[in-house]
Amino acid sequence: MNTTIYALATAPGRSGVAVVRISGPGAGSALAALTGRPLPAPRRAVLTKLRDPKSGDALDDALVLRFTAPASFTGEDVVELHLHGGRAVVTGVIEALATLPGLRLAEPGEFTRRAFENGKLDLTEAEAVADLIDAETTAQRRQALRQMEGALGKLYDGWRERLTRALAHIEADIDFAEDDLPGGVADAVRPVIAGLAREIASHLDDGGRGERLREGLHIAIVGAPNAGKSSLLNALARRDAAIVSARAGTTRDIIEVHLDLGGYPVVLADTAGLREAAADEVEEEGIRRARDRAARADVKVAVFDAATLPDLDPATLDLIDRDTVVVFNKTDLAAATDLRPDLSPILVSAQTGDGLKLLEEKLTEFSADRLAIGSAPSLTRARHRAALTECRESLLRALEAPLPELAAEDVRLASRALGRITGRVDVEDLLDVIFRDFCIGK
Ligand SMILES: Nc1nc2c(ncn2[C@@H]2O[C@H](COP(=O)(O)OP(=O)(O)OP(=O)(O)O)[C@@H](O)[C@H]2O)c(=O)[nH]1
Ligand SMILES: [K+]
Ligand SMILES: [Mg+2]
Repeated sequence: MNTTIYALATAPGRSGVAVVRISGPGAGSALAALTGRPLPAPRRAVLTKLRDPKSGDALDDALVLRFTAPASFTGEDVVELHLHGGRAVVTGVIEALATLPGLRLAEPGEFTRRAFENGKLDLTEAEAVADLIDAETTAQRRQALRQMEGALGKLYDGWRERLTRALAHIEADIDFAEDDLPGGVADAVRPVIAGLAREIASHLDDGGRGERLREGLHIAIVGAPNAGKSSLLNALARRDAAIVSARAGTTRDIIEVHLDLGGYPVVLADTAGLREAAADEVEEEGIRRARDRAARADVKVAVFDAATLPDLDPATLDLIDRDTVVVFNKTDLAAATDLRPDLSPILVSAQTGDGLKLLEEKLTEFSADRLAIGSAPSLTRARHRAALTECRESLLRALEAPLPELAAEDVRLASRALGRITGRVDVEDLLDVIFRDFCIGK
């Protein structure tokens, strides 16, 4: 039998209300020990005094709520203690729980893990719980909610069902065929497998938008020294995140700020100015990192100093591609209108704020284009991508298999790969990795 676990479910620190969650067979008796009274009816909030069971010391006047197995988040008996969120109150209750036999502090993600183990959630839904807690923007919240409601799990389970049927077909062929077995997969099953392989391919070929939406779109600001990259970063972040100075070669390390652009999460990075003659090995390393970041970014903002027009820094020009927004900065110093229309530059002044709104709109447009999710549930994790890739490869092998027995084995492998995503098959080794990323109390 499972132990009974408890943890503070809300953020640590002072707060109006703090919730301590208890889950397991001993949840009810733990509540009784704290209140010294009979248990309240399930799903009815009751205001009651909590006392230290040993000393009788009053701990709090709390709103308590209990759920009985299996009708709870974890599928076990659950008690929630809604406490006044003072540190001494929370510590007192946690310490009192620690003295009760059979209870222990929960590990990170353990409540959600139990929900998974009790069949309340599949793995994609459990992962979505973590994503929802981490969601910082509207688009991230939408994606996490959709996944938590089971959209992704249903899609994968549906595919798995189709494979199970295909497999039954192939196995029937093997069992009932005369001695002269037909080579490979029977014609009736072939289109099913080929069709699914195609669907998986197009699901995989989404430009990684679901994964990016979880992580944030990476935008790198690049340009020559003193073009005003750090000034631009600060203006977009609305705070002094990066050092600005008139000295060329100020920025060396990558400075990152997180932005919410129209509901889309963005990681905006300031980088060292690009130039041949670095002042020292530190700047040289900075430039190497800048180039590396530019190469890995989803979108680049190439900044040019409007005062040096029509000459444009060649190293920066070199980096421009279809994922680049070109910016002419310092337009307060020099008008840059009508120059280089081929680059469709956005004219800004990081100093006066001119044109920044336009730049924000442009970047939001780029983000929406790369992150917006359609009505179909999107792939959100590298773990899912790896399993789907494996599934598809197995299906393609099945189509080529010279014998139905071999095809059956490949379809079985494909089905297992799908099952691992939702947690229907051999995931024991994966669980620690997945739930480790949760915080305690979730
Ligand atoms: N007039 C004017 N000056 C600006 C503008 N943007 C930046 N500057 C100035 O240009 C200088 C360089 O700005 P930074 O933001 O440090 O430039 P950077 O591109 O980050 O420079 P490095 O980190 O050295 O590559 C500073 O003196 C800024 O105050 C602008 O829009 N107008
Ligand atoms: K500078
Ligand atoms: Mg800088």
